[in-house]
Amino acid sequence: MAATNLGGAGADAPERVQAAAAGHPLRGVKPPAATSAPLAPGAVVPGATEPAQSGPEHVEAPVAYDAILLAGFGGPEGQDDVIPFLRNVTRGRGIPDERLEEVAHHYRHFGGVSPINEHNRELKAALEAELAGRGIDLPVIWGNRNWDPYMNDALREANERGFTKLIAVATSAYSSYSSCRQYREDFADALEDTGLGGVVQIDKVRQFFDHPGFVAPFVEGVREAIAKLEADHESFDPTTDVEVLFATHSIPTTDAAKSGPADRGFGEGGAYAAQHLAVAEVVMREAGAGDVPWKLVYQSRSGPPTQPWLEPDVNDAIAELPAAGRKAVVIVPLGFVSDHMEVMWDLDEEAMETAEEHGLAAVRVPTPGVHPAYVAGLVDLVLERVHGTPAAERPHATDLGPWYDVCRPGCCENVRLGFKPALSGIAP
Ligand SMILES: CC1=C(CCC(=O)O)c2cc3nc(cc4[nH]c(cc5[nH]c(cc1n2)c(C)c5CCC(=O)O)c(CCC(=O)O)c4C)C(CCC(=O)O)=C3C
Ligand SMILES: [Fe+2]
Repeated sequence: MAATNLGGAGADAPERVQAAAAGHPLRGVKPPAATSAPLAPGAVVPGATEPAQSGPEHVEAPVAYDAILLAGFGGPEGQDDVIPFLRNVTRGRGIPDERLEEVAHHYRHFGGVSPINEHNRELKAALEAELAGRGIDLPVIWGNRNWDPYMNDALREANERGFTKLIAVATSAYSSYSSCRQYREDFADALEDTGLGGVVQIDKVRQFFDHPGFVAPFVEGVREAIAKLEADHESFDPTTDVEVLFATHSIPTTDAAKSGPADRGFGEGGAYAAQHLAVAEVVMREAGAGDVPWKLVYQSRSGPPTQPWLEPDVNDAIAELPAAGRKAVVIVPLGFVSDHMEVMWDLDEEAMETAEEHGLAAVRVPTPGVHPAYVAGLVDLVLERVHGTPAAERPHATDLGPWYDVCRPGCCENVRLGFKPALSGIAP
């Protein structure tokens, strides 16, 4: 993959862009017309200051937010959308055309439609229902990184409705460039594109990999999957016959090593792998499956073969199971929040086929989707920011959390692209 850097700041050009808790127009007051010129790399969003720090655990001071910004990935909704969508996703990243064609084929197989936008419509409706049920007056505005409705449109909508303080919930639970920093960069880009820097503040809830609301659906899924295998195959002993594979998106090993705060050592896979391992262990324990063998595996790698990505691949891991005496596999899409294309194709088509080829019974566990615990958990994540809940009172299922409200310096660097302006973090 070419180390292209289209319009981004170089790795040696640290920037500081952070929407502030102070200095924004009050709710209901029409914000000034957008006037700011495009930001130069390294520029500071007008009106930005360092984030407030209310404690050693990096918990932010309370903010009376106007609205929730639901930040999605976006996906195509017809055959004509597929290539433009893929170009959006890979813009500036040097993904070769053959790879785009390969991925286009996955979408074409399903009529050019990814279910991800429909999932986010459902999630938005579920969040609205949960908020209404709790008597909380916080509108939800939805914007995607790569497809309509785009982030820019969401920010324009926020501005038109007089909202100046947004708390973002991205549909991505772990720390890494692709799952955290890239959303934060896209918020900064969208403020620049719309000229709303200094007018609209965007903060982001902490990475929620170990929030009980995100973990609970996987616990339920693993428990049910093992029960199903036991019911279908009476002779099965799950402690020897079944292996649970926790699957997440592979990322370049250089990105993985830089995931999480630069000053916290997480080993080779960085915070990204450490978070998945910690959550998987909790899921197994809470599912009452502490004695069942399990592994963390990766899927959906791209990039040139010469570039190392996290391994093992889910298909390679499945292929090795019969030699270890396993008769069945449970696949847990631990890295994903909904059953989108990466799940539908890479797991439900490819991994399931691999399992069948190797004579293994296989069950794929559902993603959180709109599970009530997950939806309630997302609302709780917003409320802990509204209230400035102390870290000690914040729910977290692993020893790694609760994660930071504002990303630490150097967090989730993409070494190929360098640091670009990003919100909700301390630069670079
Ligand atoms: C960590 C991670 C998540 C999980 C966090 C999160 O959920 O955000 C995620 C999610 C997703 N990834 C998705 C789709 C794609 N990802 C791509 C490319 C890449 N993903 C990467 C990482 C991740 N990706 C990386 C390191 C690349 C290489 C290129 C680069 O450096 O940017 C490509 C380009 C072609 C290719 O290279 O495969 C596509 C089409 C969809 C939408 C599915 C749908 O449409 O239903 C979703 C939810
Ligand atoms: Fe991806």
